[in-house]
Amino acid sequence: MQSDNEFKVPKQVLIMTSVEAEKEAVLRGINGLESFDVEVAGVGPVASAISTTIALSNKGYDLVINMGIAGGFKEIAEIGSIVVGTDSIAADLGAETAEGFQTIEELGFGTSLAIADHELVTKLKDKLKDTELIGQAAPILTLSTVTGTVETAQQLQQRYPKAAAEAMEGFGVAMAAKKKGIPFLEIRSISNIIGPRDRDSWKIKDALVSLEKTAKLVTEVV
Ligand SMILES: O=C(O)c1cccc(C(=O)CC[C@H]2O[C@@H](n3cnc4c(=O)[nH]cnc43)[C@H](O)[C@@H]2O)c1
Repeated sequence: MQSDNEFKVPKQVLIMTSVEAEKEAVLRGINGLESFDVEVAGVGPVASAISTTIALSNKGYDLVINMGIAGGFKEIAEIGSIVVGTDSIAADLGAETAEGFQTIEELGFGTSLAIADHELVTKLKDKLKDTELIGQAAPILTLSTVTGTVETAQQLQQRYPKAAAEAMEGFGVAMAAKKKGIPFLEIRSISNIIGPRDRDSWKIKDALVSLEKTAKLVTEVV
């Protein structure tokens, strides 16, 4: 007798990365699984939203994932660790005022919050516990500008105390997925600590190794 699993149709999954090196790491992790497509979206929320929208108009998918490297908040997300996004937040979508930053919600023009598929977040977080990888589930900020000072990092932490990481694409990918009614997930591997810009200190290779290992785990949980 055959079990239910043998008849299970695999989910079609679209993974968007921002650059080619991230795509290559993810491809190594998924190891040729045909139900996964991996595409380069480009850097930033606009490029990622456009690229994801085009990819979703060309083929049907059950799940969209944004994967790549990211900055981690000091003492919250260490280099080489993994952050599974509970939410992707457009942290610079709003208005600067004399009283401080006003979110797009406070301005009454929309939302800066994209909620991830929480069942998958939990499954992946639990799966990470069985590995040598350090992982956590937390909100991930999406910014068009990489934070480059202690002051900006502290301001972001004050506004989003639960956030663990910042990157540049998650919210854009999420908005494209939402428009199509497809579940979304953002997964980030930490390459640098958010703060004063020192590009030479970014541990990109380490982060890409963690990203590859996490991509393999993704194939086991979706
Ligand atoms: O130079 C390389 O070999 C290389 C390999 C992989 C990725 C890169 C990138 O520069 C990716 C840019 C991408 O990374 C995200 N990111 C990483 N750290 C931060 C940060 O501190 N703040 C915001 N974003 C960050 C971001 O999503 C970029 O799109 C290079």
